Amino acid sequence: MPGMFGAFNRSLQPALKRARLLSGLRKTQTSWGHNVQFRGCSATSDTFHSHEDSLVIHYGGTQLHFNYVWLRDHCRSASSYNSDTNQRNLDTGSIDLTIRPEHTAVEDGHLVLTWPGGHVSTYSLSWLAENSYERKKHSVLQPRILWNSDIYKNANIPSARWDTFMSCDDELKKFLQNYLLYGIAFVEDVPATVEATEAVAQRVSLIRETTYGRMWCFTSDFSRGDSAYSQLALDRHTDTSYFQEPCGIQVFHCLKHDGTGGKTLLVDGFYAAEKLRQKSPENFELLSRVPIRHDYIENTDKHQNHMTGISPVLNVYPWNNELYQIRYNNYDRSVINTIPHGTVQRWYVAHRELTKELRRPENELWVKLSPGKVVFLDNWRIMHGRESFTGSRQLCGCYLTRDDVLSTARCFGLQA
Ligand SMILES: C[N+](C)(C)CCCC[C@H](N)C(=O)O
Ligand SMILES: O=C(O)CCC(=O)C(=O)O
Ligand SMILES: [Fe+2]
Repeated sequence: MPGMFGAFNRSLQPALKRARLLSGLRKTQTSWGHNVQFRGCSATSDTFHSHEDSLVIHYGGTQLHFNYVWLRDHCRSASSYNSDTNQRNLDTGSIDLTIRPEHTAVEDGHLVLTWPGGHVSTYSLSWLAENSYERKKHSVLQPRILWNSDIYKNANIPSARWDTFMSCDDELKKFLQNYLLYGIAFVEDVPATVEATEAVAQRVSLIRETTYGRMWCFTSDFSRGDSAYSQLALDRHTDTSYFQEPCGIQVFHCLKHDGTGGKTLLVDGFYAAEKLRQKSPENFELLSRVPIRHDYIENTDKHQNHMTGISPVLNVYPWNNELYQIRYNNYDRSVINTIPHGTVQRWYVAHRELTKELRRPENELWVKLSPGKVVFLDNWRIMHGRESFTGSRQLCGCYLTRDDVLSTARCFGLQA
């Protein structure tokens, strides 16, 4: 313990001055330096150290830092937190930003803090570790298996079957697990109707109504001002890139096709983007930093729309660099005027590198969607496209709200 306080004193001399300035009350070290006590068998003198505004806990071979305001804010006592509703009772705005515990102890695997005024907060060390920045920054929010066509085919992922999918929760859980890992999942033997497709979709989540409708069923009739409503081939893309929040999931069911072509192309955008990150981190970084714009402008007799979404092509969580969303739609990408002139050339180079990865033939998974086979795809990760076609082809489906799909998955205990 003396060693610990030695370190404590040395590192805190300047801090002490600051603390005195912040709070007129803290005149001497003893009046604000707090009591430290260890009880219970696992605690040793190097279990934790007190720093200026945080406590450093040594746990499972790592140092975990916990800011004092954070600790007060995350108190799980009944007056601070309602564990029935999982909501905070405490008014964070009323916490003294210079708060320090008056007493700190580690007892039987728990950190026990006594705050000025007598309030006691208890946290299990495992809870603290689980919720620490140090742990989180090394772990992904959503584990995924990135794929090219061989990887996906060799994985032999079974499709769910309509009957069991609709009635058995375990089947739904397996389906969601596959969906989370691969970003695509199939249900087969679905009756070739809009109603059955709607039922399959609703088994997973809420349907997200958009300007295209709730359930849509479309053919090549140019009923909307968009190339999807034609017989043209469509290169790989994400949909609704022009939304502030692009639709999370897309569901497709081909109800009928008398003609040739029309196969569906699926590409794992994250596989391509991670290849880019490995080969050329600066290009990956640029695409994840520079915002660009997508627009949907429709001006027909029946439909008037102007939707805009501004965001980088690649989106990563800032704390762990995990990729969580890709927006890639060369049809709907609009005028680039958000990039300073000195960066435009580099942006096109980076975009080209990503495009090369996305276009590698080995990354393309081609499937013929025939009546009965419903595909769910993660529109934040998986790109889709189609071959041109002849004849009459009817595709129905819908978008799902991402939050509700992920919520269903988490309620099954899946990590998402
Ligand atoms: C036909 N369906 C409703 C599925 C999609 C229409 C959206 C097409 C648009 N270009 C986009 O990529 O967002
Ligand atoms: O026709 C298809 O297979 C897909 C068209 C498309 O990209 C879409 O509807 O979003
Ligand atoms: Fe599309």
